[in-house]
Amino acid sequence: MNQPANHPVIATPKVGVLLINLGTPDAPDPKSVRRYLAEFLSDRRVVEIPQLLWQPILRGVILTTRPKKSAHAYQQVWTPDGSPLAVHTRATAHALQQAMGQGVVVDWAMRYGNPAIAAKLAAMKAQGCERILLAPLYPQYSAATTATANDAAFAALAAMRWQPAIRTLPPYHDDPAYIAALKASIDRHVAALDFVPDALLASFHGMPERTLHLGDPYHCQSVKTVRLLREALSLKNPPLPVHMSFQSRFGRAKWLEPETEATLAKLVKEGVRNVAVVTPGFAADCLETLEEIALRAKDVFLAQGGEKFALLPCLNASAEAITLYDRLVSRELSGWIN
Ligand SMILES: C=CC1=C(C)c2cc3[nH]c(cc4nc(cc5[nH]c(cc1n2)c(C)c5CCC(=O)O)C(CCC(=O)O)=C4C)c(C)c3C=C
Ligand SMILES: [Fe+2]
Ligand SMILES: [Fe+2]
Repeated sequence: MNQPANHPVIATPKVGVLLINLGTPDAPDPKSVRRYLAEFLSDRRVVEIPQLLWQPILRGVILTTRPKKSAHAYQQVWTPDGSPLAVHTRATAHALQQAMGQGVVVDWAMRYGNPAIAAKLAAMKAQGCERILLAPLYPQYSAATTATANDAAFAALAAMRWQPAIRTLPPYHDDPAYIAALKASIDRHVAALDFVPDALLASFHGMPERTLHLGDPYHCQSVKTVRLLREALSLKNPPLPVHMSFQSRFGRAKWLEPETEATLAKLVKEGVRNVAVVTPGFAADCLETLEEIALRAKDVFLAQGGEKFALLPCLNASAEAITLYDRLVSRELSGWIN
């Protein structure tokens, strides 16, 4: 740093970057899954039904039946190092730390379960981070994901006498660096398949349709991501048709459409035999991609008469992902780091 001779040398405050993902159970057993679901589904940002009505349904029905079923699903994707969502998010934080160097402290946390946001913010503060960038790893903004992650961080800050300065990462659904990372990752993984897909399906986590009418930008941002991705992939000759759908329906309300499994069945009817599915809204592979898509949606596609099915990996901790996050994070740290 260039300082005039008569100017006191002021040490640059340490800067922290906290990558935040959704959260996952500590273990793939019904008790751990119940604890996780109780926290997740009690979040008013996730289930927007008055708590007086919702809690009896949650405690009386959902938490007595779903944990066993979900634990079985988690067991099918669990790795020796833990839940895929945690494994990939941790690897992403480590790789980003390597890429950004020691001038920045990079760590990771989960909105539900462990490692908790409050504990990680306290640890960063204890390490001397006076400035922290909260980076919820959701390309498309939703109140149920981005906002609640930031809420949890601000709730933790509310208990601190001496707070660090805070910035938050905006959604990056239409950022050219995100679209370029998706395109590079898709090209790489499609080239490695043992078949040529007739179509690509971009499947996003669903949301109650009501949230769209209430002004949540998630649907529109997802649609824009697909449009930009389609344009980026259209340079291929012949271009790969890109379709879009929403998965992971929950509860009885109307959710965003078209639904993923129904879309796969429709694609078969329209003559698609070989399909590749991407999940651009998920930063990391998890239950929703590895079990719901790679196992269950695949079965639906094959049962309908489809022949070849592949789920392409999420960006995870790939080189494309780290280039992307380095770019996004460095931009938000402007003025905080040199
Ligand atoms: C009302 C219920 C739910 C809303 C709204 C919702 C939104 C939403 N979720 C993600 C990302 C993930 N969800 C995951 C799991 C998951 N989601 C719900 C319900 C809602 N999600 C449940 C009940 C579960 C748990 C699994 C199950 O029992 O089916 C995950 C994976 C977690 C893991 O451990 O691997 C992710 C990631 C987004 C992006 C989103 C809104 C945009
Ligand atoms: Fe979800
Ligand atoms: Fe699911």
